[in-house]
Amino acid sequence: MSTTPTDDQAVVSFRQVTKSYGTGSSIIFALSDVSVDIRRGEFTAIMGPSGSGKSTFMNVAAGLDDATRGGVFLASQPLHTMDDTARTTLRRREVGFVFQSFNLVPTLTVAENITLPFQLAGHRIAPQEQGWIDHLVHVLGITERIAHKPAELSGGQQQRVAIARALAPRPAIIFADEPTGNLDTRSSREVLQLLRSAATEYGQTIAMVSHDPIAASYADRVLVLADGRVVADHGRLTPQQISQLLLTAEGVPA
Ligand SMILES: Nc1ncnc2c1ncn2[C@@H]1O[C@H](COP(=O)(O)OP(=O)(O)OP(=O)(O)O)[C@@H](O)[C@H]1O
Repeated sequence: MSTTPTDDQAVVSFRQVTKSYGTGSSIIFALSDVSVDIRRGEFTAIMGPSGSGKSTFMNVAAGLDDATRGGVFLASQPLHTMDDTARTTLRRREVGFVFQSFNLVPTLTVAENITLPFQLAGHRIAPQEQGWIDHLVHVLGITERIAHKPAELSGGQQQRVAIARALAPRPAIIFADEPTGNLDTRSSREVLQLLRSAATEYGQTIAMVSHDPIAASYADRVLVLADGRVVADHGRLTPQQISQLLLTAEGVPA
C-alpha cells in the first residue's frame, strides 16, 4: 500500500481506503478500496445513490471519522497516523464546512458567527485578515445584516453567512454537504454561484456532496460513488449528462 500522497496538487488523497462497519456476516463496507485525489483549486461534486458512501467519504476526508484501512492525507498530513487532538487541530486550520442546515450559532450575530473559526483556534484576527473578512461580507451581500442574529435572516442569507464563515480562515478545503438542500431555486443558484466564484476567483478548493444534478453542474469535476466505490470521475458536465451518469450508477449491482 502506498503511504504517501503522490500528487502535490492534491488537498485530500485517499490511498486504498476502506471503511467498514460491523464484523463477520453483518459487515458493511461504506468505502471499499478507494484511491482518489481532491485537487487544489477545484470544485468537486461528490454524488451517488443513498447509502453509496458520500457522507463517509466526507467524514473520513475531514478527519471526523477514521478509515478502517488505507492512507488518508489532508493538506499532505497523514490523518491515518494522527491522534484525535492532532486531527482536530489540523481540521480547525485546514477545513471549512457548509451544511444543509447552515449550522450557525443562534445566539451570535452574523459578524460573530463569521469570526467563530478564529475564536475556536484561539487566533487573534490580524488587520489583513479583517480586510479579507470585510471583503467577503461585501461580496456575499450580507453587509446590512452583520449585526443581526441568524433567526432574523432568510435561508439564503444564512447560507451566505455560513459560506463567509467557511472562507474566512482561507482553509485548504471547504466541504459542503447538500448546501442547497434547504433553499429555494433562486437562493440555491446564488449559493452555487458563490461557491463557483470562490473556486475560480480565490482558488478555493471545494468538495460538495449533492444529490442534485443542477448543483453538480457548477463543479469542475463530478465524482460518482456507488456501493462504496468511485464508479465515475468526469470533468464539468451538464445537468442532463449528470442525470444520465447517476442512472447508470444506480444500476451498479450491490
Ligand atoms: N455508523 C454506522 N454504522 C453502520 N453503518 C453505517 C454507519 N454509517 C454509515 N453506515 C452505512 O455505510 C453506508 C454508506 O453510508 P453513507 O452515510 O456514507 O452514505 P451516503 O451516500 O452519504 O447516503 P445518503 O445519500 O443517504 O446520505 C450505508 O450502507 C450506511 O448504512
